[in-house]
Amino acid sequence: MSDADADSESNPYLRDPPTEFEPAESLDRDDAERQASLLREAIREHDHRYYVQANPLISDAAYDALFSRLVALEGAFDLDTTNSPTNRVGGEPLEKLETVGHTAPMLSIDQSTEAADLREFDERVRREVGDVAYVCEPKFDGLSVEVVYEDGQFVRAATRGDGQRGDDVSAQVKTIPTVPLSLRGDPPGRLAVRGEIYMPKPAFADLNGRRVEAGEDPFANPRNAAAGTLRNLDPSVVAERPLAVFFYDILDSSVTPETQRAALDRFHDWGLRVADDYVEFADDVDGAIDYRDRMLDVRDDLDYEIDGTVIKVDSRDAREQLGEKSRSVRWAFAYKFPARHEVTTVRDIVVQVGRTGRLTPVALLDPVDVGGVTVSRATLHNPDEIASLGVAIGDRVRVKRAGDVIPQVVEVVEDGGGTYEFPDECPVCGSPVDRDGPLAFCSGGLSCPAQREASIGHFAVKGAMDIDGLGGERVAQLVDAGLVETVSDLYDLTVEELVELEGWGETSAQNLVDAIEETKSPSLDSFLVGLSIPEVGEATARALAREFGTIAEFPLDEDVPEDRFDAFEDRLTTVPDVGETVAHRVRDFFENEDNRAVIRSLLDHGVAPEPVETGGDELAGVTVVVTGTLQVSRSAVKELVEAHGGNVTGSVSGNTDYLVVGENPGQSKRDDADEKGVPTLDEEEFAAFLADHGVAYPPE
Ligand SMILES: NC(=O)c1ccc[n+]([C@@H]2O[C@H](COP(=O)([O-])OP(=O)(O)OC[C@H]3O[C@@H](n4cnc5c(N)ncnc54)[C@H](O)[C@@H]3O)[C@@H](O)[C@H]2O)c1
Ligand SMILES: [Zn+2]
Repeated sequence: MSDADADSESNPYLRDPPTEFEPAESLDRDDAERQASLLREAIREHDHRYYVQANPLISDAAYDALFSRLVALEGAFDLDTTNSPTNRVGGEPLEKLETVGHTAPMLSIDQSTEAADLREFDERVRREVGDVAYVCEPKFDGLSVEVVYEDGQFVRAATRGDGQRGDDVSAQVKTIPTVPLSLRGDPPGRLAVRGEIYMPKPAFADLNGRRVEAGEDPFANPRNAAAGTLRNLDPSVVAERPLAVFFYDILDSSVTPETQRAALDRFHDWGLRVADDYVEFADDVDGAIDYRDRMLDVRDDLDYEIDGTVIKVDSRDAREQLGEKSRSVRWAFAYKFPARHEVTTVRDIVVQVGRTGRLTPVALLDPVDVGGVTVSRATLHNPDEIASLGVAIGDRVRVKRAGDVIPQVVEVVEDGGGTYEFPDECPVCGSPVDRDGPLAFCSGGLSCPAQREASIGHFAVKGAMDIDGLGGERVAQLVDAGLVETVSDLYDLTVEELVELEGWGETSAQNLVDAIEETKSPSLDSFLVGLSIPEVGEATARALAREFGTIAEFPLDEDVPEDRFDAFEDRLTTVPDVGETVAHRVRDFFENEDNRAVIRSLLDHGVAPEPVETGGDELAGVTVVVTGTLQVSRSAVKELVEAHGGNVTGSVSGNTDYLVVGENPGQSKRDDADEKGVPTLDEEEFAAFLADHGVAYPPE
């Protein structure tokens, strides 16, 4: 955030950029060059945030406006575009994953929300190649990937990256059920296809719900969620999050069908998923315009996000004649939907208290229709976001709704003259507010009724203790009645107490008491999830459980010496994917005696988390890196090695002992190993090495 913050004053296109501009022709050449240069700098920064960090600073519509402006300036003044973002595909490969070259460039598509621009595209096409027909497809709002098959077998998958080279995400993509590992029918010997990986809307809503519960930032939209998931280095995390794919183009093939329609038909035969119901054929541009208007109507009924339509020349010959530019193809046009933005007034700003005490400001709005849905509240995320938006009660703001996401305030359009001060006391319990970076927390812990209620509700959810029949309303009722103050009080609930409450009978009371009783042997990770430790969701809880093995390994005593916490925090930082911030938050949680008392009380009530098998330490001090495909998945190798005290890391460094080389290995890791003198093992040698240490491979 710091770069953009530092520059936002000097570069007007980073934050709150204008969406409208005076005509390019009214500038003189010097001004045009200056503006173009600022635009390029800003667009590079936005690209980086969007493609690499998956954390954009401005809305897509605002970005599109900047991009169009730059194209217009470069055209009107015939500027040198050699290094301009208008000349290249946006992303760049990430450093953490292996980089691979594409079989054919993965280019972008020119786009507009205006029918007139599509007509202009159509005129150019017909001028160059004569009359053509179009295939009209939904424009899936996901992440573009190349998937390569050889003799019908999955070989690899890569992200688009900079269009020439992307990240090798084979291990991740292989976990996606709709990506076939073997093709059906008679596929060509060599086939590289392009498709879009996305997260279905219901899965997205679910994932975000759990993230908010866990005190994590929700993903802004399904696209970011899919992107964030795919770049997760641990394929088992990817496998847990439901992703899906649609295929839509051949990038390279030993046999190429003559039309786009024929290609999609063949995809069918080969078992490659196509969005059949919504792919249409249009004889001319009017048909394509009509198609987009109809898709706009069905957009909200689909279970995936689309942000427009892609209109493609059907004939392969015509496509080849039309060719491509450096950034985009000349045979397709993205005719997009208008943005889902509306302007309304902020009536009030309220602060909600989450179960970890996190305070989330919410803007209450004059109700406004945004893309067919009435919006009356929008999240402001955290105090820093309020400050950077500069929003206050009475302001006119632009509100964005992206699919099923919680609506967001994107920018202040008109200042209402007011100011807003984030409260320094919790609005529910009055405890002082703690600040941690951009976030704010109520310091009241379990003395705060809002936190109490939320944390008890969370204890009961699936993924945590999974207590049947204990939903939000019942929790509120139990807390209100004074029956439970902390989660351990649940284990004292009696049928007699419950039947006294409104709406309860013998049976429902007995069922709840039984359901609670049944949760007394949770797995250690479910138990940890249930405790509402900040930053600890399911994946982190699993990692902690693996590292610590039993609950007794955590600092739980009434008096814990300071250096015990220091050692605890150090140990936390050795857990895979636990960084310093998370380690610190977890330490804070355990440092609070109220929290330790609750855990001790749970154990006293007979809750006995099941220890996790940690294996021996036969591989203590051994660090390996894997490249290519082994006969077992990479996550299984990682689990095996770590269970015996070793480490598996993602890149070759001075600390690496061996590079294990499977099939189709990446070049960059082997180069790194060469350079650093790290010995390599093939799979057989790796198995022998493990056997020497008394570890069986492959694991059962
Ligand atoms: N908010 C920001 O800061 C920011 C920054 C950079 C980019 N962006 C957004 O990203 C867009 C540019 O991204 P882009 O270069 O990926 O282009 P794009 O998303 O506008 O269009 C091309 C993409 O469409 C996808 N696609 C979906 N369905 C398709 C189909 N049926 N056929 C062919 N392609 C299909 C492909 O992934 C392809 O890469 C911008 O328009 C902007 O909205 C936003
Ligand atoms: Zn509070």
